Amino acid sequence: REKVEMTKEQRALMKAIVDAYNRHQIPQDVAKKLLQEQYSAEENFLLLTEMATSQVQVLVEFTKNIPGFLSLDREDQIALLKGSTVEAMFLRSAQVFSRKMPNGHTVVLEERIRKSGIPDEFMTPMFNFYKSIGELHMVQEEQAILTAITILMPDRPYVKDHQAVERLQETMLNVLRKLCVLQHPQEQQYFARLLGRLTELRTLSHYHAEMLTSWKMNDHKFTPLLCEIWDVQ
Ligand SMILES: Cc1cccc(C)c1Nc1c(-c2c(F)cccc2F)nc2cccc(C)n12
Repeated sequence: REKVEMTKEQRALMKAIVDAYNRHQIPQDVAKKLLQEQYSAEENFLLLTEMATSQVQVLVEFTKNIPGFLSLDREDQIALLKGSTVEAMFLRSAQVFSRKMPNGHTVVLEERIRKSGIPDEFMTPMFNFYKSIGELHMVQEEQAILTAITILMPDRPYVKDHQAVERLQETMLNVLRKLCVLQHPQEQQYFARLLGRLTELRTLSHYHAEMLTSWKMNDHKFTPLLCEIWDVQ
């Protein structure tokens, strides 16, 4: 098989994305709070709302640092952010969940999330997704580029300049394809498996929309940022 090499540009692009991905980390104090004290379901939910809000802020900052994103049409930038936030959040929290925390912590965080009044029919698919991401053992470069690919999805609702987004996403896909061959030489289909996760993300985002509605019905409060990004009244 021919030797797979990254071009200078591809290495520079990858570095820019990984730096942005690592630069904007979720404040650990919120996650820590969730791990420490004993909380009621109500307080747990408030903490998760705080965590979700900071995750959205972190994602907006990361997105702005994706090379080429800010030169897209302004309204398309908004359409991409609104359309991809839930999926990018699932990816990031799956990675935080399976990598960042020592094992004991993950169990405690899982406990807290299960006890925050979130419907079971949402819990199961969410934790299955976390597990399936964990099993991939992605390197951080793969995580960062896969998140960028999720954000640069040309077929999000209300995107006008399809082509411009497609060109950016294609550049990322080419980098990810080479990266997978270099990082997982034994697994021929590793790249395909990664992209398969993006399909699972779409299903999760439908669950998430239903969950938002049911929380709204039970009069749960959200922050202004979450209301804006997900058009919650
Ligand atoms: C921070 C967190 C971690 C794990 C599970 C959950 C339910 C949350 N919290 C929320 C999520 C969310 C997310 F932040 C990441 C992944 C999947 C998600 F459902 N979305 C929302 C939207 C409104 C309010 C909250 C509390 N919320």
